[in-house]
Amino acid sequence: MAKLTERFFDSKEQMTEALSALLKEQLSSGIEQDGNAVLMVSGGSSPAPAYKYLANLEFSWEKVSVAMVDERWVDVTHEKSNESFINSTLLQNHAANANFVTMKNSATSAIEGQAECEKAYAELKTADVTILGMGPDGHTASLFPHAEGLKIGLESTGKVCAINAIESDVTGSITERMSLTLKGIADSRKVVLLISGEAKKAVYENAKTEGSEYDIPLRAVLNHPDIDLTVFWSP
Ligand SMILES: O=C(O)[C@H](O)[C@@H](O)[C@H](O)[C@H](O)COP(=O)(O)O
Repeated sequence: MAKLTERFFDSKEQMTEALSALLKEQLSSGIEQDGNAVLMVSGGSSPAPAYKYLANLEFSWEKVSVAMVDERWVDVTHEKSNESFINSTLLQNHAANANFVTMKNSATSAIEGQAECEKAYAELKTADVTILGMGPDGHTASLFPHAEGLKIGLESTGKVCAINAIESDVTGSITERMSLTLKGIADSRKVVLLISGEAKKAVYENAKTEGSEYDIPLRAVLNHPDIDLTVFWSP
C-alpha cells in the first residue's frame, strides 16, 4: 500500500493555498538536496489556480524542470494539448524560466514516439513532486481503464508508455496519449492526487476498495508500496 495522507478542505481556495505551499516546499528541498528540482504536472481544472500562483512566485525557476504526467498525441497548438495548458497557466512570469520537458515529439503516433520520450524522461532525476488528477472513470495520468497499453503502463520498468484509451465521454475523441507508467509515477519523492467534488470523492473511495487495477487504474497508485501519496480534496 502507498503511504497515504488525506487532506480534505472546505473550499478550493484553501486547497490551492495548501497545494501551493506543498509544491514550493518540495521544489525547495529538491534544490537544496540535488541543486535542481523536477516537477511533474497534470492538466485538469483542479491544479490550475496553484499553477497560476506558482507562475508569480519569485523562485529559482532556472533550477526547476517541469515535465508532463500525460499528454494527448496532438500538437501543442491543439486546444486539447496539456502542454499548451501548462504553458498558459504555469510557465508564465517567473516560472517561464523553468526548463520544460515535453512528452510530445514529431513521431506520427504515440507508440512510435515512445522511445524518444523515454530517452528524455530517463535524463530526469527522481521527481520532487508529481501532481496527479483523477477522472470519473478512475483513470489517473493517462492510465485509462482497460486501455490498449495499460498492461505495459502498470508493469513496465520504463517511465513512459503509449496509451490508446477506449473512447468515452471522459476521453473525448482523442484517445491516443503518452503517459507516465506506474513506475514513472512512483519515481517521485511525493505524489499529490487532486480530487474535486462529491462524485469524484465516491470514485476515490471506491478505488480504495479491493478490486482490479484494470477497472480502476488509480488503485495501482494506491496499492503501490513505494509511493508517498497525499490526497487533496475540495468541494
Ligand atoms: O488529460 C485528461 O484527460 C485530463 O487532464 C484529466 O486526466 C484530468 O487530469 C482529470 O480528469 C482531473 O480533472 P480535474 O482536475 O478537472 O478534476
